[in-house]
Amino acid sequence: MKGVVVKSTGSWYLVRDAEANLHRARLRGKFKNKNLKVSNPLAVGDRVEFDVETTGEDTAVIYKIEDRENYIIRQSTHKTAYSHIIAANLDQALLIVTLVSPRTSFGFIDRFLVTAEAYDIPAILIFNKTDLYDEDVQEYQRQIAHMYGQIGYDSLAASAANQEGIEEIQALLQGKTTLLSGHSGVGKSSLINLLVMDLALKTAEISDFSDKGVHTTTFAEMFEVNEDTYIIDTPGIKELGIVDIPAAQLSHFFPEMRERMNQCRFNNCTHFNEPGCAVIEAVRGSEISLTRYESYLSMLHNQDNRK
Ligand SMILES: Nc1nc2c(ncn2[C@@H]2O[C@H](COP(=O)(O)OP(=O)(O)OP(=O)(O)O)[C@@H](O)[C@H]2O)c(=O)[nH]1
Ligand SMILES: [Zn+2]
Repeated sequence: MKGVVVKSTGSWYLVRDAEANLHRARLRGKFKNKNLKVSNPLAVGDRVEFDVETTGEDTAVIYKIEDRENYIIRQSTHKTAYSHIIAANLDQALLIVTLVSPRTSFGFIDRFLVTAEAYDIPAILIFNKTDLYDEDVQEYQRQIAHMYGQIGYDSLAASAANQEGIEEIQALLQGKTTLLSGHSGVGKSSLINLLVMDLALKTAEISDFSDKGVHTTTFAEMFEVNEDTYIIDTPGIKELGIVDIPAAQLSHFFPEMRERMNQCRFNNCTHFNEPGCAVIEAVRGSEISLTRYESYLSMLHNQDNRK
């Protein structure tokens, strides 16, 4: 049978088959990822083939993992060279942000966008808690939305409290598998509860499978919004891990810098203090947003420090 991994605990997996039935599964034998140094062979979103078993605690055995279209990883917290695959086969990533209570920093937003660029996953911003925005903040939100829109990132305004913007988010999600991200307190759970109507039911159904005593640290979980439409929640993951990007390549992941790259005097320009830099010129001329450039410099120098 074919299915998709919807939950992974590290020792066992939940796989959804084509009829939306869930199977508790384990991996057959030893799976090795050929080119990846990862600590988990299988992640949420992975498409697998499995046999259903009638005996034992696990009801299915996965014997094949299909090639991934894409995946996101995060550096393992242990001091090993291994990374952890958070999720695979994503169509897009939504970052939920807020301008008040709490306020998401530009640095956080831009690191997320760079990560999405690095994994080649389209990213969209959701401004939540608009019910708390006064007129000034609303205007500010429109300016930020415009700024990100100009460099290719769409955004939506929403309020989980007032249930505004939910249909628009649903339309964005339709037919796709979407990773939802956001720092603590932005209202990610509140939005997911509005998007996944039978979440309580689904969660109960899933927890039936978990046996007590088993360490169930989940790194991500997939929920069905409707047929063909899924969201992947990443509880406990505040920030996606950026793969190491060499300083000279960082600007490739800023679309507005990428398009000016060939206009710099030096072809290895880091757009920091080089003469004849087209990016610095564009920042001076307000064609590139200063906050974006600040995020770039901050990431550039962090990269340097790690070396
Ligand atoms: N005013 C207002 N409050 C909201 C909105 N969405 C969420 N909240 C509140 O913000 C707080 C955090 O919401 P959660 O949904 O738990 O946020 P989260 O992003 O899942 O946060 P963690 O659980 O820490 O990861 C709660 O008190 C919510 O009631 C909104 O649109 N407007
Ligand atoms: Zn330059």
